[in-house]
Amino acid sequence: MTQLVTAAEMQQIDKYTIDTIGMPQDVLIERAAMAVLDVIGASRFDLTHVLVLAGLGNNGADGVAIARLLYAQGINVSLQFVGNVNRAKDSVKRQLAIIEKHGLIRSEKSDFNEATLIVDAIFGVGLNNVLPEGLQKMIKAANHIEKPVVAVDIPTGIDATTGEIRGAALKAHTTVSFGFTKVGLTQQKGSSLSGNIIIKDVGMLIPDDFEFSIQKKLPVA
Ligand SMILES: NC(=O)C1=CN([C@@H]2O[C@H](COP(=O)(O)OP(=O)(O)OC[C@H]3O[C@@H](n4cnc5c(N)ncnc54)[C@H](OP(=O)(O)O)[C@@H]3O)[C@@H](O)[C@H]2O)[C@H](O)CC1
Ligand SMILES: [K+]
Repeated sequence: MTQLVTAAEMQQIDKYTIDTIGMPQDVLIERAAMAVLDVIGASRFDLTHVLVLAGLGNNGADGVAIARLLYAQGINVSLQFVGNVNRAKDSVKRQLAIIEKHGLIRSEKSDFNEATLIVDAIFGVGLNNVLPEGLQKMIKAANHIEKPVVAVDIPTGIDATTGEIRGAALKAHTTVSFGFTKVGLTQQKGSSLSGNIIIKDVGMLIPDDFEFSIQKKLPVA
């Protein structure tokens, strides 16, 4: 059975694992990236040209690590940031410094049409507002050409708690979600846009006295 959590509960669990248990954030990012590689490797996606779209938070940091792991396997991967990289979180900048040493250069602008698979690492549980107009337009264009998308943790644009669409949302073929099933993936549009949901353990721990607000559990597929 898989436990359902809200965005706030997932963020509390993240914080507890890092601050109290002492699990380094970069280890969680690496394990999340490896989990996505596992799923991609076990699937039948055409990996001729993988386009990784990365945001400025930890979801984006996962995306940069995913791009690095794909690149290290000799896969033709493009990494494109959505937003001003100078405003990215430190976790993203650490990953960027590592990929530069690997020789993987960020793309300024990528053509969706060239990609055979899109990895969506723009926003995850931290989405807390409607998406910027420009990103909404980009997402609608990407949905229109129906390229296969693997969503990292949550499809960008889906509210992790309510499942509502925040302006626009990237339709995923597969969603690889970390630790627990975000309840937004099972509600409203969240469930129809997430595609095949795969929950992967990345080493999150919960406090003994942690009380989940949602008692209902989902049968594991
Ligand atoms: N749970 C796990 O096991 C792991 C989770 N990880 C990954 O981390 C993300 C959550 O990362 P976080 O940095 O909290 O948030 P996001 O990356 O989803 O969002 C980035 C920041 O963007 C800002 N934001 C939110 N909404 C908007 C918006 N509509 N427009 C513009 N900007 C927005 C927000 O920053 P603020 O300063 O505004 O709060 C977000 O922080 C999780 O989903 C996982 O992928 C770990 O990396 C691995 C383990
Ligand atoms: K995402």
